[in-house]
Amino acid sequence: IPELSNPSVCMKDPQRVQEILQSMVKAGSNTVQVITDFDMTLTRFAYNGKRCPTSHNILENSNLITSDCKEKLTELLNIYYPIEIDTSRSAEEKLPLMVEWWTKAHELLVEQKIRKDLLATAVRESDAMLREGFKRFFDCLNQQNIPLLIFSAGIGDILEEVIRQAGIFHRNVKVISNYMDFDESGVLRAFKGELIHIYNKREGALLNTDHFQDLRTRPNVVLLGDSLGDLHMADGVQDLKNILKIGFLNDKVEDRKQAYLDSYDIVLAKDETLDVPNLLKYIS
Ligand SMILES: Nc1ccn([C@@H]2O[C@H](COP(=O)(O)O)[C@@H](O)[C@H]2O)c(=O)n1
Repeated sequence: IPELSNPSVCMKDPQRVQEILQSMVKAGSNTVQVITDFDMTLTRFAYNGKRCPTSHNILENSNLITSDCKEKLTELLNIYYPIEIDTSRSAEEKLPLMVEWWTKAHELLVEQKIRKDLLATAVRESDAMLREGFKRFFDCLNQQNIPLLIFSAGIGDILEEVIRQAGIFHRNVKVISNYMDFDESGVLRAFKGELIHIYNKREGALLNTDHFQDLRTRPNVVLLGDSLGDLHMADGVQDLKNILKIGFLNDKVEDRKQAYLDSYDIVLAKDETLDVPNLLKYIS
């Protein structure tokens, strides 16, 4: 698999990766499901040296938000993002702080009385960027009828719009995320259901047992993520046989490399493409 020789690829146990892939190829594409994170996994982390927006940022940077609110949201980002990627703090320590970030940001967004019918324009006018090779990735999975679950702590309405506008919201795609709740006149009044943040994807997975029950004949999983919390996205998979975990290491590479190598089978350091996930084409 030539993609595994890319300079961005790091593996603690290449032999194990080979074995997992061989086992999946042997079992065939009808035994495979893909579970992926969205922000900074399907979307780019940076372009021309500038950070690309997350689904939250797409909304936060849009003209649907007042400048005063933008300022407050940026303050939150400056406080909490360094905590999110801080290797000196444990997940247990970070968890309540992440809940605090998401909760405060969602409260601010709700105060903005955002209109549902303006979301598509906000996405169209944004700097949202999917990773290079995204079309091949989505189209290949669709052609092979491989289910693709996008499991995101971002904003579902926004990320759906990103993939709809990119022409890749195929029928094999399902999304679990934070969805906005609009009142009868189409104005944002709350966020629906249980909050999903980067450290409770296990709980989110276990709440969606029906999805994983429907896919119980697909015990081979390819998981794509960019945080250690994403490793729990497959916790609801039934009768799991093989899992190939591919992790994008976008930021603080040297500080976090060892932890990622210990957790993900393939680590992609500062790789803005989906070239390696596109190795799925070999599982036909
Ligand atoms: N107010 C917020 C809260 C979170 N983020 C970022 O979103 C990412 C979560 O989405 P996934 O698709 O990766 O699950 C997370 O990494 C946060 O940095 C944000 O931008 N604004």
